[in-house]
Amino acid sequence: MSNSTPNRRITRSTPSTIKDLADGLPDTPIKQMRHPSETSPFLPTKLETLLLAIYPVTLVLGSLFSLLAYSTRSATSKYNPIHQSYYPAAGAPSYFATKKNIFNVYFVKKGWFWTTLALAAFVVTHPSLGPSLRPTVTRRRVQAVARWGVATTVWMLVTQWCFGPALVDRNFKLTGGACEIMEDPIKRAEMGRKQEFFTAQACKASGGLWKGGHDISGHVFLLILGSALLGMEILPAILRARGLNEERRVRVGSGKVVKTRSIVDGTVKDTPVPVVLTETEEEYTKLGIKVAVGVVGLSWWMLFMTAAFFHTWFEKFTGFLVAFTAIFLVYFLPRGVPEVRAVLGMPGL
Ligand SMILES: CCCCCCCC/C=C\CCCCCCCC(=O)SCCNC(=O)CCNC(=O)[C@H](O)C(C)(C)COP(=O)(O)OP(=O)(O)OC[C@H]1O[C@@H](n2cnc3c(N)ncnc32)[C@H](O)[C@@H]1OP(=O)(O)O
Repeated sequence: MSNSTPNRRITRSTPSTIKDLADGLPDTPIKQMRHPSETSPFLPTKLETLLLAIYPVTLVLGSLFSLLAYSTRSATSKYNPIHQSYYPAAGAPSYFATKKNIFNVYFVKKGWFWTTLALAAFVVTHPSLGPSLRPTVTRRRVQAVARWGVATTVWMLVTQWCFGPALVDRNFKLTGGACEIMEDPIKRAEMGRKQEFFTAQACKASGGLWKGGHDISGHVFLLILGSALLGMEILPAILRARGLNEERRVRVGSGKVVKTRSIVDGTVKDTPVPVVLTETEEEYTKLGIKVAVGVVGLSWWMLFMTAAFFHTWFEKFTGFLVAFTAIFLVYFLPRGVPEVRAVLGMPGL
C-alpha cells in the first residue's frame, strides 16, 4: 500500500530533511531498507529482552535455591506462610532470611526513596539530559521526571494508598484474607469496635495476623520496578558512552513503525549535541551512573534473597506481573503510541 492512501494520517507539514522527503514517497526499495522490519514497537529490543529476563530467571533460581540448598533444608525453623518468614527467626537459614536484616529495613522498606534519589542524581548530573549540575529545565529532564511520576503513582496505588487501602491490601481481602488478632484480648476487643483492620500494616501494627488471602509480593514488585526504572533510564547513556546504540522501534504519527533514528513526527524535537565536560562535571556524571548502578545491584541481590527466603511461588509471580505491567506502561507503551510518547518521551531520545 502506498503512502498516498487517502485515510492515512500524515502529521508532518513541510518536509525539511531527506528523511522527511523519503517518508512522503511511496514504498521504494530504499525506503523498505530504512524500515527493514515492522516488528511491534511494544516489544523490547534483544538487549532489553536479555536484561529484563534477569528478573524471572532470578525469581526461579532463588526459589530453586530455597528448595535445594543445604542451609534451608537444615535450618531449625521452617518457612511459615502466616508469619511470611522463617519462624522463629532465630532458626532462619541465613541473615538475609530474617525480616530485621539491615538491607531489608533500610534499603527495601525505603526502596522508593533510594530509587528516587538515584534517578534524581542521574537526571541532574548526566549531560544527555541537560547541563550537568545546573538547574536548567530541559525537555529530557521534564520527561524523565514525568516517567518517574507515572512509576511513582503506580507504586503508590499498588503498595501505599489507592483511594483507601492499597491495591495489594484490597486484593488480599478480595481473595478471602482478613486480620486475625490471635492473643491479646484487649486488642481483640479493639478490633471488634473497629470491625476490622483494612491494611496489612494496620493489622500487623496491632499485633494481628494478616492471613487467608493472596498477598502479592510487595518486595518483588518494588525491587523489580525500581531497578528496571533505573536500568531503562541509564541504559542508553551507558551504551552511548561505549559508542553503541541499540535501535528501538517506535510507531510514528503516520502509523508506520520505524527505528528510533528515523523518528520525524515531532515527538522528538532535537538531536543530541556532543557535550564537552569539565573534569569535575565528568566526575559527577560518573558518580550519578555509579549510584544508579549501585541501587540496581543491591536491588537485584535483595530480589534474589526475597526469592530464596520469602513468599510463595505464586506471590512472587504476581509481584513480578504487576511490576512488568508498570514497566510496560512507562517504557513500552510510549513507543507504540505517539501521543503518549509526546508526553513521557523515551530515555536517551
Ligand atoms: C527524577 C526524579 C525527580 C524527583 C523529583 C522530586 C523532588 C525531589 C527532592 C528531593 C529528592 C529526595 C526525596 C524524594 C522523595 C521521594 C518520595 C518517596 O519515594 S519517599 C517514600 C519512601 N518510602 C518507601 O520507599 C517505602 C517503600 N516500601 C514499600 O513500598 C513497601 O514497604 C514494600 C512494597 C517494599 C513491601 O511491603 P511489605 O514488606 O509490607 O510486603 P511484602 O513484600 O509482601 O512482604 C511481606 C513480609 O515479608 C518480609 N520480606 C519480604 N521479603 C523480604 C526480604 N528480602 N528480606 C526481609 N524481609 C522480607 C517483609 O518485611 C514483610 O514482613 P513485615 O510486614 O515487615 O512483617
